Amino acid sequence: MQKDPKIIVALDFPSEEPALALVDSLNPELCRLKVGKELFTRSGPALVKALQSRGFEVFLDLKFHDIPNTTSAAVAAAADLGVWMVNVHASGGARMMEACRERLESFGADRPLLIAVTVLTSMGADDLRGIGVTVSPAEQVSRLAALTAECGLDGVVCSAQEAPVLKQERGDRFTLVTPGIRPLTAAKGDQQRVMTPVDALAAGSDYLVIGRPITQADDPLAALEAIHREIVSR
Ligand SMILES: O=c1ccn([C@@H]2O[C@H](COP(=O)(O)O)[C@@H](O)[C@H]2O)c(=O)[nH]1
Repeated sequence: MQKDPKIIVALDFPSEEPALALVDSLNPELCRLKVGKELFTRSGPALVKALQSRGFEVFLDLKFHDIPNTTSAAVAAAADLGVWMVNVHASGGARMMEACRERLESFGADRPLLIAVTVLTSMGADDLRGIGVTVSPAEQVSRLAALTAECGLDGVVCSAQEAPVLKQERGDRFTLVTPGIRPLTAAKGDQQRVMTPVDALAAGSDYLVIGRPITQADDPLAALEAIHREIVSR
């Protein structure tokens, strides 16, 4: 198996059947899988287990955002599921993030990576102003990444556009997980802060979260392989 596949395919499906039909055409050597709110709410832990039994590592993308007691219990439940990565919202604050990190310590080396969402890649400056944040998305991402690092988490979800600055500010060991990845010909859809796969890796992204450009392609495996070829030959 490729040691550390860079592509994480976002399984945004309404039920287990189409998700597993797609997954059965994919190759765990080329990608990990992300289970988000829609699919987990429909199909739950059994679906995560089904993906793991097929050889895939799973990023449980439930973006927990709650009081410290509730959120830390939720990340522990994710760790019990054996997922590779789990996340919370950095805007839940330092006490919440610290509680999550501390709660995962008991899982030792088997604990999932714990990362924090900074500013959603669907948001631009206008959206931030709408929620009372008057700095640019890049500034807000840097601010929340600094807080995340202080709390001892493994990294953040951000857009690849912020990756060069974050690598400079936080160093190589701070993991950057970047959705909003769009091959040149792909539709942006609801994403605002986007970058191509090759440019994102060059900018410093550690993992590329890619949903619709693969899952909605006529031939998802061909789409995944094409992106994989592009990034390994860069
Ligand atoms: O800031 C964020 C955080 C999470 N996501 C998730 O990533 C995928 C992206 O899917 P695409 O189809 O490639 O747009 C999706 O599951 C989001 O929930 C994000 O886009 N931005």
